[in-house]
Amino acid sequence: MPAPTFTSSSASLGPLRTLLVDNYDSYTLNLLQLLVQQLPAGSSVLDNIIVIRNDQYSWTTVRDFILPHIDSVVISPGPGSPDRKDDFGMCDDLIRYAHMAGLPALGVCLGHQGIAAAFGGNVQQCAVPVHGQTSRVQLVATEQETVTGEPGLFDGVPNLFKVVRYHSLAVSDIPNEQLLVLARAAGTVKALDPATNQIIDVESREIMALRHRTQPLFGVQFHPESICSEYGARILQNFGAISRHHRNGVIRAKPTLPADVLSLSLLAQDNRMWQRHSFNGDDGTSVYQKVGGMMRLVCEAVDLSEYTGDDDIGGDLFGYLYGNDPAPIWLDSASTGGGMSVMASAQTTGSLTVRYSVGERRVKVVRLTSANSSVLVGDDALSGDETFWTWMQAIVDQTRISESSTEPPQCSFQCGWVGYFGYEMSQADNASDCEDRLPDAQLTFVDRCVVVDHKSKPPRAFVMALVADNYQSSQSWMSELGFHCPNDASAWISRQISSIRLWLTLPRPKPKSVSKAAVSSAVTMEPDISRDDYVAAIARAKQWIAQGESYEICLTTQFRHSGATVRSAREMLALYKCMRRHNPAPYGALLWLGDIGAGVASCSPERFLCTFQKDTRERWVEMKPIKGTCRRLPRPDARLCSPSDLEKWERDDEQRARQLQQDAKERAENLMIVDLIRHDLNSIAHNANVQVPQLMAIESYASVHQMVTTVRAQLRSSVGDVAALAHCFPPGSMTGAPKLRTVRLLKELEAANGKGGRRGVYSGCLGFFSAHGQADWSVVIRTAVVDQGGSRVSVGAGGALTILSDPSAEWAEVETKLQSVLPGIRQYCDDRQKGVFID
Ligand SMILES: C=C(O[C@@H]1C=C(C(=O)O)C=C[C@H]1O)C(=O)O
Ligand SMILES: NC(=O)CC[C@H](N)C(=O)O
Repeated sequence: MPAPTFTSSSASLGPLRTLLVDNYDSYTLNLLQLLVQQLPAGSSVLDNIIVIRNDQYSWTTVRDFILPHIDSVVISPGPGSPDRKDDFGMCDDLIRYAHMAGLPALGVCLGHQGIAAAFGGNVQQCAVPVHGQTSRVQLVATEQETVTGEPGLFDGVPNLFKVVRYHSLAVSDIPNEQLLVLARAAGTVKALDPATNQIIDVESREIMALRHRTQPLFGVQFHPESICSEYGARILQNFGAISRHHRNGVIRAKPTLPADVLSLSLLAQDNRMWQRHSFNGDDGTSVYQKVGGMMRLVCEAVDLSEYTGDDDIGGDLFGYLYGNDPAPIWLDSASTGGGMSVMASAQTTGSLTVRYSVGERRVKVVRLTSANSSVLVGDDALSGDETFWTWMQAIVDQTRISESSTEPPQCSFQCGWVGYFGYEMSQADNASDCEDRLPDAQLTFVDRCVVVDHKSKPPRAFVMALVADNYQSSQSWMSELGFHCPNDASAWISRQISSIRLWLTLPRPKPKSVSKAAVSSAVTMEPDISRDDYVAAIARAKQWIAQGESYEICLTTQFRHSGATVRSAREMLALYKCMRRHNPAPYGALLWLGDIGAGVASCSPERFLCTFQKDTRERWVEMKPIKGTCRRLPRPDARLCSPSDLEKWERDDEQRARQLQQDAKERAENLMIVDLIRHDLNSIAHNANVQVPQLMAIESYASVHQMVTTVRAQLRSSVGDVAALAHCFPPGSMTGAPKLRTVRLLKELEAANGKGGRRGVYSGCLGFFSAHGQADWSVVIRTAVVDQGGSRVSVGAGGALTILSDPSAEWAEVETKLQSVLPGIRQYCDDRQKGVFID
């Protein structure tokens, strides 16, 4: 085995060249973020750090082609066990090589366990698996005692510092002649007492860090890269100092990583793949010129201050303008969320809808022609490594606004693509039998719309349209998009403004108060996975967690009702109106596509991802994962109860919210997803600039309190809106962590009942790519999906499982989530039976 020669050299060797090995998706890029923080100012990630998967290249390629250029190795956490090649890939060879060559290596969690195993240490299931909990670390030896002159891994780190742990396995004993324990856990962690189903505190003394006695090989069982670990950056910095200390004696061919080695990095490969299919230049600048003219936005604002109705200005205006539209689109974020309502139709002359089903590798483009028919205008085959995501990015890039004829409106939607990506879009094939008729992804080009800006005072509406004069595109069907004559666009805007002005003057009847108790329908929804089977699946999931296969698993099922027929856009709107009345939510949405008799009515509280321009140069992305749910007590009717009853309700309700925020299990669930999302965002972040401005805040909705974290990142200039979404898809809050392994396990768990286990639109995302280059997408939860030609309504619900989960409490949580939409569906069924829809 070739090993580098050791001689002394005082030459300046430049920044450390680091190899980061990814054991599949387990927070790896958060380690990258810590490594990047140590690079000298001005040096780029892509030039100094290479990230490869543990099985991406053969061991001989890694050894002979990559390692001769590397100063320092970091081996990531991961699912599974270090003694299985499927889990650890070439990492065992790598550790042995590092030992022989004196190459500094740091193993984190699975990597740490692998170092112990390589020297004959014992790795086994620990008594108490710990996931997403903080624990104290006691430093038990100083490295200086063993290797003179070498900086210490814990230099500057105080004893009993706090770290986050995600593990079920632990190093139980080590060969003392080779390895040395540096740290152990101290204090207690939470565990579920199986006898009582109560969460109890138990002592934890597992080995938390070790090193090789003579070579610079280190392992940490905890996760220095977690957002809630203390001194993570310091530990990585110390490891950097150790690596530099050892590098001083080694002569390398060149101080920088050669281009052909850098090109092997996962990040470089991903960049190239997107660039190959994009319409952007290598430096991220637009090269739209090559396809001719772009879209031009025409927009006019209408003052709505004269509105005299109740405070549902969005609902009122939508009903008036689009209540009879055959293909309505309504993004209803009036309350919170984006603070705007987008109102449009999928059936205009400049609108087309693209549809994609996984496995087909063809994109169908249709024009809706009547209330229940459409014609195919494009059928595009994906080629090579092209995916629907890269295809869509290229289309979005070609339908951008290049100029506005008028002052651009202050709102995040300015026409563009609206639709959803279903959960199965993350999978290469979709083997499960597709019994619904909904495509896996569907996006409609909105060429004209009305946007109500609820945040402005007084409220305003923007009426806008896209003009595509002098427009050339790569696909013939694209020439149908938008208005082709500016006068037609202006005429449409004028007509729409006249309608709105007329609507403002209409006499408004007093809003009918609809008591929630009025719902009498006995509509029940049957779950695909019964309560008993769900509880059995939880037991199976917990076994996997105990074996180290996953840290958190978001198990879900679908509830179905086949009587709630929805046959038209009008009925779909009625269903959505019932749902929003009972459960108004920040990301309300309505889509109806009559040609396939399918629609989506969403009351989602969760933002998946939005992008925005911070200033002229910086684009940012924000995600707001929800983890942690508790039912609210029903609010007493103020007219029927005493003020003291109301005060008591307020106190109790607040108390529940506080309990949620302090609950160790819920916090752990939230933290695991936050760390996962930071990892996702690190794949698209500019210089690993990922931030968590708000951790575990409580947001309260009609029926539930939720715990929400905000994660933001500055986007690399070459990353488009579709690419950003694709890199973070499916939403981590709907999978659990680590994402890839857990998605695989979920497929097995959710398909176990023979019903295919397809999640469909549920668990995916719904939102828009605006033509001016912003995006906003919600997670599809608390949503009714109408399929099978309008004859079935499905609602998915689920929740995150951890080792601390109590099965009956988990099922209760599923029912709580279902309850946020069921009353609305019942109301709809009632109303439909009576033949009256209340507006
Ligand atoms: C799975 C659902 O919700 C997800 C799971 C949550 C949780 O485990 O607390 C909260 C919000 C969602 O991310 C659902 O609503 O069906
Ligand atoms: N986070 C990790 O790397 C986990 C390692 C191993 N799968 C365990 O559960 O112990």
